[in-house]
Amino acid sequence: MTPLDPRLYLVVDPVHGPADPLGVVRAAVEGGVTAVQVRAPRATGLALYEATLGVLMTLRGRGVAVVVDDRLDVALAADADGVHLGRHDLPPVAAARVAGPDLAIGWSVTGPDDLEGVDPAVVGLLGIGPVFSTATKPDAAPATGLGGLRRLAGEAAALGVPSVAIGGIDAGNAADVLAAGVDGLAVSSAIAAAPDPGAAARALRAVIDRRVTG
Ligand SMILES: Cc1ncc(COP(=O)(O)OP(=O)(O)O)c(N)n1
Ligand SMILES: Cc1ncsc1CCOP(=O)(O)O
Ligand SMILES: [Mg+2]
Repeated sequence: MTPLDPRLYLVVDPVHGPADPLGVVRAAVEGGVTAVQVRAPRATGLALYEATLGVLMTLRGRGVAVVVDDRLDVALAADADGVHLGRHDLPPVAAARVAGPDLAIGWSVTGPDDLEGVDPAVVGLLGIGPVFSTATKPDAAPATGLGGLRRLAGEAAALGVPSVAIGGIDAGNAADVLAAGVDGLAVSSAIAAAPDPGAAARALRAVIDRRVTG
């Protein structure tokens, strides 16, 4: 299993997203993306499985973890590195019972209720958001804004679980989002729908690295 480095986490829909999804994934990783989530909410299980295999093959040997959104069965069948779960999916404890300790488990946080009962021994990453409104997830909860993100990131840190912010993040707001106290940025359209996904990833990564190096 490749460990999940949360600094710049690309969320991509290889089934109904960009015309050349594997090209986007390759360019984004060359630009500095550190983890990739395969999220295809309208896809069949078969399409999601095949898309995940494609992303895993594309990234083999590059040290970039591949996570499947929602579907534990697909993550396990494809031998992915992780699964990302939300309140409509299997609860993390149930998923861990099936998956064992090696699969990274992510959990969505839209407000303080979603942090109740989070077990740091089970959940390895919290996805907090949406921070801003986004067309990528029409059924998303109301945006947290930067103030809400700051409070939730503080609670995540107190639990000892790393967190990423998600929803409407781009290179223009990335510094403010990071300043709220998250460990990384989860980004979809600002990379996957950019005319040059590699350049978009590089611009985001520059903001992230500037924070790390001061
Ligand atoms: C990193 C990350 N954070 C949050 C989400 C949202 O997950 P969820 O609430 O289950 O919604 P869907 O993505 O399944 O529509 C995510 N996918 N990734
Ligand atoms: C999957 C998800 N969960 C909360 S917001 C969101 C969509 C993020 O996409 P974008 O980066 O295009 O706003
Ligand atoms: Mg989900």
